[in-house]
Amino acid sequence: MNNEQLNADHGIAGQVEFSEGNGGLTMIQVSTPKAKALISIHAGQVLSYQPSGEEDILFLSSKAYYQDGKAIKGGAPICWPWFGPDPEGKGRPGHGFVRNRPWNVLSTEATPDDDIKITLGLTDTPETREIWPHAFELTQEIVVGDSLNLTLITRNTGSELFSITQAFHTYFKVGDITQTSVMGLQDCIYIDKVNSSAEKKQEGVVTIASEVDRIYHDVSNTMIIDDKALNRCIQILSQGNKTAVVWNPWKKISAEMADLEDADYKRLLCVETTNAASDVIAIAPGQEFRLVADYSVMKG
Ligand SMILES: O=P(O)(O)OC[C@H]1O[C@H](O)[C@H](O)[C@@H](O)[C@@H]1O
Repeated sequence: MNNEQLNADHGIAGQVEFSEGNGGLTMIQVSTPKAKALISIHAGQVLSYQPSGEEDILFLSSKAYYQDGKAIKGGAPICWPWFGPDPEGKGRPGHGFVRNRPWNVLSTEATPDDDIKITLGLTDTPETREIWPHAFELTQEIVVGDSLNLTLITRNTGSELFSITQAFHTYFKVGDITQTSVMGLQDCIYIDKVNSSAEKKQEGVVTIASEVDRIYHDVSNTMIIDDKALNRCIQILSQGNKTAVVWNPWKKISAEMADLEDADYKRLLCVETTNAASDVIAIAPGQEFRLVADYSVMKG
């Protein structure tokens, strides 16, 4: 569908506009008195969320790819129906197949609270069934207001049970990674992917001084990114997850990744609301599962 048609069907004057963005991809610009946001229909991905008077909370790489078949580096990518490498080792893409294809615009609305709600979706096709042989409806509700509220709803529309892992693989913008910490994971056991997946216990807050790639178990529903350089805290509230991932590529991987600047490791931190590792979600025919992440700024 072209942008003119999308604006006719789903545009909201002064608040929701569809236009051509990087790589010719359709972007949704959302503007409310409380915040602005930019959402890519490709990958169904929020790329920017800027509360009024604040800097963006999301990191978006200046070297990100904007093309069919590729993931966009930054914002809030959706990993689904698996998180991490192909769980069956069949060579299918890491983090699943919905972060590199166009989604459908299902609806847009101004809510009674003066927020903007955008609903995007994907359903199975012959092509997705070649990759993953299940019938599904995947819906993402994006509410832009005083917080950025994301809900990912997986419905099993087939006749057999299926299992998923998934993530809001969100890239947060930080002022200086060496002055940033994550609170809320104290005492959690984590899988340390940069140390042969050894299981360790988190002592105190998480700080970053080298490559970090961890899956935390049995997390609470509140995490806080304390960013001293930007003098702000980002609060992450979640529902539906027992795990969370913290990732920073540090120097070497940042330099090796073609879609990151060498120094980007200083400016980004992924704190991901996940169903990962043993946090596998089984969904029976006709049933649905909701994963929710809510991001807001608290001034430091
Ligand atoms: O570069 P991407 O495919 O987006 O993945 C970036 C990172 O995502 C997650 O956080 C994983 O835990 C990491 O192992 C992975 O390297």
